Amino acid sequence: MWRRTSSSISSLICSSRKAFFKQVNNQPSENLFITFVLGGPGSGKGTQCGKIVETFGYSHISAGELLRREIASKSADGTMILNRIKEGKIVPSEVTVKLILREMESGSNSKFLIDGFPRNDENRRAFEEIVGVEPEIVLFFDCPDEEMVKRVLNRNQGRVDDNYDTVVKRLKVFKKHNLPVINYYANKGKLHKIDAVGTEDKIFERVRPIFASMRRA
Ligand SMILES: Nc1ncnc2c1ncn2[C@@H]1O[C@H](COP(=O)(O)OP(=O)(O)O)[C@@H](O)[C@H]1O
Ligand SMILES: O=c1ccn([C@@H]2O[C@H](COP(=O)(O)OP(=O)(O)O)[C@@H](O)[C@H]2O)c(=O)[nH]1
Ligand SMILES: [Mg+2]
Repeated sequence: MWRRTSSSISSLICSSRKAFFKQVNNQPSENLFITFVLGGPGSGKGTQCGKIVETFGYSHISAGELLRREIASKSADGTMILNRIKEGKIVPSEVTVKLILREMESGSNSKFLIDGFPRNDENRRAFEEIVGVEPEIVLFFDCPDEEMVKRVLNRNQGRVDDNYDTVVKRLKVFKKHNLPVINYYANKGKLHKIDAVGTEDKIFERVRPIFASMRRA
């Protein structure tokens, strides 16, 4: 899979990496400060990102939101993305990384919260190869399945994947593909596992010290 997609990723690198490596928003790429925000569907990633943005001045990039925007814009990849999302499957790395890169380059911030990405090991490797940096912090919102299902089914945002059948598939994909990425960062000493059960404010009190103690966070 990685071999097959690597040629399209290479062309992406050629077109954007040079410029990106030199500067992101007029900052050398070593000044980038990236946090990945991971957790199962409905674990509260988006909600906590909102609070981190308010308190610590990050730019929030939700990979799922970028993909949904791409569907809404009726782009060439839109139908493929929609079908993947309906099935709870992971969209190919070159599509998602391209959208994330574009979003990173569009603003003036160098501190990014990347929410819901990387979803699998191939996503992780593609990001590292193209952007050329690793995250400083990886958050993992740890939430029991029943609680995640309940939250997703009550979310009420009109999402095509917020139904029982799709959420069961998403939980399987999360365990099979995303947990290994989480373990990868745990082994690198970058993972902060957060108990995601409790009120939103209570959970943020668990998140806050992680950023408060970081020099550049
Ligand atoms: N701590 C919490 N307790 C109960 N419900 C929550 C909590 N945090 C978020 N929610 C709700 O659960 C749903 C999923 O949250 P969201 O932030 O979208 O999760 P994710 O981005 O991980 O899928 C939303 O409707 C949100 O309002
Ligand atoms: O990097 C990503 C992020 C999301 N998705 C797709 O988009 C869906 C919704 O993702 P999102 O992060 O918005 O869902 P959440 O976990 O917040 O409920 C996922 O199930 C995947 O199908 C993907 O393929 N790659
Ligand atoms: Mg979300």
